[in-house]
Amino acid sequence: MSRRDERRRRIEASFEEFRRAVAAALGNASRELRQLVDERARDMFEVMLRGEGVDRAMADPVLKKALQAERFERQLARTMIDRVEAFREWSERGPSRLTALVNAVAPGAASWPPERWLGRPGTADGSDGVPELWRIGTGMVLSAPEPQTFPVAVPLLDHSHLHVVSTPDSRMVADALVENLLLRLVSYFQPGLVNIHVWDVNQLTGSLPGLYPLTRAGLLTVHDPARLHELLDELSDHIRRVHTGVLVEGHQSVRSVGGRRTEPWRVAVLFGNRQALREEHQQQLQRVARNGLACGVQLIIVDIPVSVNSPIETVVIAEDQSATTTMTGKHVTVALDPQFPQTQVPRACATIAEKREERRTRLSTFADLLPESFWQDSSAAGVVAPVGYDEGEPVHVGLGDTSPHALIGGPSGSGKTNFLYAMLGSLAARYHPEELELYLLDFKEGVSFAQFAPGRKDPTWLPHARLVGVNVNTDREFGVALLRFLADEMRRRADAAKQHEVTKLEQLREEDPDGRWPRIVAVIDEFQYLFGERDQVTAQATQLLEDVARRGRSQGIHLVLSSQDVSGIEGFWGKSAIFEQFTVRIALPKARRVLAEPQNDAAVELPRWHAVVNHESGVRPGNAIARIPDATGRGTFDKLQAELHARRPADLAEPILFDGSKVPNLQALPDFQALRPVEGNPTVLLGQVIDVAGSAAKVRFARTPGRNIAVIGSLAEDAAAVLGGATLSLARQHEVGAAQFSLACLAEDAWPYADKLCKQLRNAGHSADLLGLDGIRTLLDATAARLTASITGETGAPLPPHYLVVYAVDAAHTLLENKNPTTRMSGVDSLRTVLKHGPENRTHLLGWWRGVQRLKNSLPPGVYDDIGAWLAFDVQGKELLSFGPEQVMAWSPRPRRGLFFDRFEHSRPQVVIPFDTGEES
Ligand SMILES: Nc1ncnc2c1ncn2[C@@H]1O[C@H](COP(=O)(O)OP(=O)(O)OP(=O)(O)O)[C@@H](O)[C@H]1O
Repeated sequence: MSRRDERRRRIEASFEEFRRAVAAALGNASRELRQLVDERARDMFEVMLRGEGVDRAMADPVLKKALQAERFERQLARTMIDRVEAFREWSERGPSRLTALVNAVAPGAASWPPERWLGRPGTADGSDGVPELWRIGTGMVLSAPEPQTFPVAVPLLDHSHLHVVSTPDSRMVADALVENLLLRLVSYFQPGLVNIHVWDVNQLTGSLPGLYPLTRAGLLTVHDPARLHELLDELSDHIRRVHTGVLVEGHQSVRSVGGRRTEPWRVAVLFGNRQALREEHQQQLQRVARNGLACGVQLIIVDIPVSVNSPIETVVIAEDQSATTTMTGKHVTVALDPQFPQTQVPRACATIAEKREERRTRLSTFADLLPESFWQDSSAAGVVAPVGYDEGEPVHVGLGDTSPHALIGGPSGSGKTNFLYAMLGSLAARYHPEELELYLLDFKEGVSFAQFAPGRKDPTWLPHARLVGVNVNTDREFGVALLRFLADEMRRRADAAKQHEVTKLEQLREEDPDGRWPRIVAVIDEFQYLFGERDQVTAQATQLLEDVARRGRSQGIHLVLSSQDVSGIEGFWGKSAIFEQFTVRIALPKARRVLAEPQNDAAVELPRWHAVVNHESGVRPGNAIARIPDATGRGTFDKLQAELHARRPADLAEPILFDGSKVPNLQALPDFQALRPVEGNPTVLLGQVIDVAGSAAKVRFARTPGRNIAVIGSLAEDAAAVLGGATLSLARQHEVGAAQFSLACLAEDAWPYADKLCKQLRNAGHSADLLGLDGIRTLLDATAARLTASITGETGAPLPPHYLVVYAVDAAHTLLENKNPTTRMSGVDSLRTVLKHGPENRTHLLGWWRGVQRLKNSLPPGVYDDIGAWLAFDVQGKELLSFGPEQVMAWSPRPRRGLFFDRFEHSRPQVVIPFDTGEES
């Protein structure tokens, strides 16, 4: 073999080797590649399954072959298991939970199938709440391993607007959806509480034909396609009115105004054609959407592109009529409920319309103002009650933190008293006496508030009444007493609130749930009397009224003032600080100046038995006109009072009755009954002061100089009532025989009184003498001598209590002026000695003088200190200046009333009513 051949062979062999090596390498690579491709295909398949959703993938024709391929089996199985796992929680509980939820928040017509309610008008008035959801169809999660159904419902009234988007093919379904929803709404509530407005860009009539019978009763209004702005204006006006009207109460929306709904919802349905609205309409619509929900305005917008900045639920209906909603999300396919049976819909609407008409035309009575069950409402945030009706719908009056006080006006006979009865009855039926207390003061001549207190003919009384004042027109002080009581109560509440670190009654009640913090409504009928004169009473009343009007609101103290007299209100106008607080204005027919005149003259045209109820200080947009039912006739308020009286808590005390025409009976007076024999200083009761508690005017007979009592006036009857009351009250504080009563009557006309008193004392076992003119000198001289002996220490033992009760002291003056020839002392000297030194020695004189000058004659010239307490009747104030502070100047005498001043106790004098000292009747 040549070397060449040899070389060539070796080369060829090397190449062969190389080829083998390359072939081997290539073979490996392609095997790996195949494996890689396989793996990648399986991964890709799994990604597709999981990405698209196993349910969709299985329905996808492109994937059909792959799904059957053996090599993808594992991926398919794994994905299926994972899906079941992922849906387990939902499958087991989701649909049933949703069903339960809808059942709970969407009762009755809100979600039940139509056969259970369609055709029967609703009765709900909002007091039991408003359904949170309203059913539209059935939902299903198609991607779930075992699809189950559940109800789908959308939020509406007060919660959310609704936007429906359809295609030309599915518009019919959208119409059916809207009709069904509207039927649910109008059938759920009592007719009149939901008013529907329809606007359709395309047609004047035609949309929602089944609902047309509602138009008869004004429950459905169809708007002109060319006049969308009118509808939007109407809604905007309404929103404004509700804002200033209902919402001033401090509530965030009409829905939160406690209890039943007073404002109907307005549901505006706008049908479009998928084109945008004109810019100005769009903007107006956005405003209505933004502010409407809180004011009861609900929008249902169909096929109008909108973007609104407020809660809105969207339902999109696809070509195939399946729907999705924003509430349930894109994975839930909604089969909308079929349209309700078209034969029944118009009939159901006709029934609702009839019912509504029936309500509207029914002549509502006092009984209709009352709730189904009494005393259910809480007064924490305020009190509100219907007082009358506007077209069958109740009109309410509310008193709360933001509408604190009410002013009622109307000429005589216009029905103010009747209005007050309607209002008080309606309130008293709703609030428990623990929630509401009434203080009722009537300055009218006559006794229109006497009904509230127990009387002889009718022993029942209004459980809420804590104080009833009648016949007070001459006792204006009683108005001041009431205002002072309210001011004190206001301060007590403010202090309690401060302790709990809160400012308002509502918060105080939260902080102190066991405390008793009722709202107080104080009614003053014909309040102008209170400001009738330019005197001390008016000044005090003004100051107190201002105080209570300004600060009472947050402490739950509300004033209701009524007046027939323009001048009363005129006087008030000047005091804007007071007047501004009276934001609630009630004007009866022909009332002047109660409303914000001249712009608001609604009271001029008002028919009989109607009232303008205005919570906005009387400005025109706040007017609500109400027909007021008869509340004073037989079987109205009296019947309610009897029922409430029967339910009153067992421990509730009767109201205090202040009747200016009645003479208070001494024996019946709690202050008198409470008197017992005492060791120390006795208390003298002189009469009843004009205060809320009906307490007695008292003088304490301490053993200090000046503790004598003078009664000044010309009438024996007045004087005798005071001396009688005083003496009998003293007698009650001494054990029998422990005190001496020396009565002297020096004027004939007083004799029967003195005689009667003497007998009363003796009957009670006391030792009492009655002398005439002939015995007075001896009595005074002897008493003076005894006192002198005691002062000079001639007699050791202290003197026993001795009371000299002298009628017409001045009648003895001439007689007393005679001097004793031996001692050169006169009877007047003895009298002065008794007055001067008696009290320290438990000897007190209670005397009646028939004039101021006559009293002065009995005293040392210019020194009147020995009369420390006095009660004057028919004496002009200026005459009394030497005996009291300058306020006595304001006193002008009036029958059966005395002015009382105790130098030791008082800074200003008090008006006192003398007692009837006879047996308790
Ligand atoms: N809404 C009403 N329905 C039927 N009768 C009414 C109504 N309101 C008042 N009346 C009757 O009209 C009369 C006068 O009413 P009321 O006493 O309430 O008026 P007033 O304004 O208080 O008058 P005054 O100030 O003179 O007492 C009463 O006999 C009353 O029964």
